[in-house]
This record gives sequence, structure tokens and C-alpha cells, in this order.
Amino acid sequence: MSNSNSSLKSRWNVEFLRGHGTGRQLALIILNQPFSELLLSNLWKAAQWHCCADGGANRLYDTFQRDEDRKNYLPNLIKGDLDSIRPEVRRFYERQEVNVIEDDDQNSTDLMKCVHALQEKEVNESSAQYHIILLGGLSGRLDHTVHTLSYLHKLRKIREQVFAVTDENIGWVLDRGEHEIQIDHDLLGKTCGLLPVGIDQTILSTSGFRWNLTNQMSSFEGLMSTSNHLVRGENLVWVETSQPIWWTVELKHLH
Ligand SMILES: Nc1ncnc2c1ncn2[C@@H]1O[C@H](COP(=O)(O)OP(=O)(O)OP(=O)(O)O)[C@@H](O)[C@H]1O
Ligand SMILES: Cc1ncc(C[n+]2csc(CCO)c2C)c(N)n1
Repeated sequence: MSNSNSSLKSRWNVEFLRGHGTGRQLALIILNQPFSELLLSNLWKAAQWHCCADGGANRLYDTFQRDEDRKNYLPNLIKGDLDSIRPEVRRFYERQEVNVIEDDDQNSTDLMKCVHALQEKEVNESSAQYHIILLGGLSGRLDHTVHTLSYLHKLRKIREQVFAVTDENIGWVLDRGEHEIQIDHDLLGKTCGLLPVGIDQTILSTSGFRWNLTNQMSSFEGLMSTSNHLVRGENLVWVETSQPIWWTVELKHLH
């Protein structure tokens, strides 16, 4: 999986949902949202750096019943204002020598604090950028959900690939330009959307969908491609957009 600058076409695949590496180092940021054990374990396996945003640590802890199992899933970092992590959860991870960092800044969210921590790590280690998977953040509290939409929209300027994943959906921002998205029909459901949020309007062209667009203007006030379908037999979709948009597709339940 890589953003190929040479062809100016971004190529995307989501095989990390199966627990597969994708070539680039992956960072998993666990938010305070429900998720299945199978989704967690696949993403955990695919990622090289694991971080919990505050109450995300409760979700990780509660995924397992036994401390022996919890000890196989120790994050590299727990960070946030730490007003949501339960005391016994904090105690457990601190005893396992997990780095727990309290950051009381009241102008940035726990999600932002975790992304900043990753950026510091990359600078300190002079490493290439990780691709980022947020576990959660697409549903639940509307202010948090819109924050996720806004934050990934902004991050596109400084980060290469940032995904948000829940048991129901995966989504990310397609920056202006051309995109080829690999479609694994065993992982992805058919329903999808191309969402012009955070922009005035965009000109969209697509192929591989049930309902395609050609140089069509799309905006929040006007046409939005929601409830579109992937087509069985097409293993790739193509999207060209003149402005950044959110792309989402429903997920099949993992088994
Ligand atoms: N109900 C929710 N819906 C969507 N995302 C959520 C929700 N609750 C938490 N999150 C995500 O998980 C992160 C950690 O959440 P937590 O509950 O620990 O803190 P919070 O006090 O709600 O959030 P923050 O301190 O970031 O404002 C949040 O920054 C947000 O990205
Ligand atoms: C205009 C404005 N609105 C809301 C907040 C509150 N806020 C935003 S991020 C955050 C941290 C939560 O851990 C808090 C409390 C603010 N600071 N400024």
C-alpha cells in the first residue's frame, strides 16, 4: 500500500483488516469506542505501534477477561487528559510498565495528543511516517465524530495515510487527485459513499461503482453520493476529485 507520487495516483488497500502488514509501518490508535475482539486482534497484529487515547485503554482492557490475555496486548503508550481511564486499568498497565502520559491541554483532544506523540516518535527515531489506523471515532458522540472527519481532513496535508475503522465502517480522506482503491469483497460490504464534507464543492469522476459520476459537481448543499454500491466482480474502484472528500464503505463482519 503506498501513495505513488510518481504516477500522481494514490493507491489504497485495507488488508490490515485481515491482520496483514502493508509494507509501511502502521500505528494503531485505540479510541474510547466499542469494537469487536476480532477487529482489534487483526489490527493489532498488522500494527507495529499501539497507543490508547485515554478511555481507549478501558476498551482494550475490557476486551479480555484474563490478565494473561491482557498481557499479550500491551500498548506502547496511553495518552490523554486521563479523565476517562479507570483507576484499576491505569494501575494494571502501569504495573506492566506501559508508558502512561497525562497531558492536560484543554485545547486539543485525546486523539490529537496521540497523533502528536507518534509524530514526536517519528522525529526522535528519524523513521519514515507510519500509516495510522484509528479504531473508532466514526459514530457515537456527534462532536467527536465530526472532529474525526475534520481532523483527518486536516491531517491529509501532513500525513500520508490515515484510516478510521469501526466494526461497521472504514473511511478515510481522498485528497484532490486520482485514487485507486483495491476492493476485497470478502472484507467490504457493498454500500459506500463519497462525501464532500469540509469543502464548498468538488468535481467528481468515478468508475467501478453501481452509480458512477463523470465530471459531476458534488457538494454538501447539492449532490452527494451516498448509498452507492460496489459492484461484485470489480476489484478496483477509481475516483478523481478536485477537492478532498471523505470516502466510506461498510465492512462485513470478520470471521
Ligand atoms: N462517544 C464517542 N464517539 C466518537 N468518538 C469518541 C467517543 N468517545 C471518545 N471518542 C474518541 O476517543 C478519544 C478518547 O476518548 P475519551 O472518552 O477518553 O475522552 P473524552 O474526554 O471524551 O475526549 P477528549 O478528552 O478527547 O475530548 C476521544 O478523543 C475521541 O477521539
Ligand atoms: C472554543 C473551545 N471549545 C471547546 C473547548 C474544549 N475542549 C476542546 S479539546 C478539549 C480537551 C478534552 O480533553 C476541551 C476541553 C475549547 N478548549 N475551546
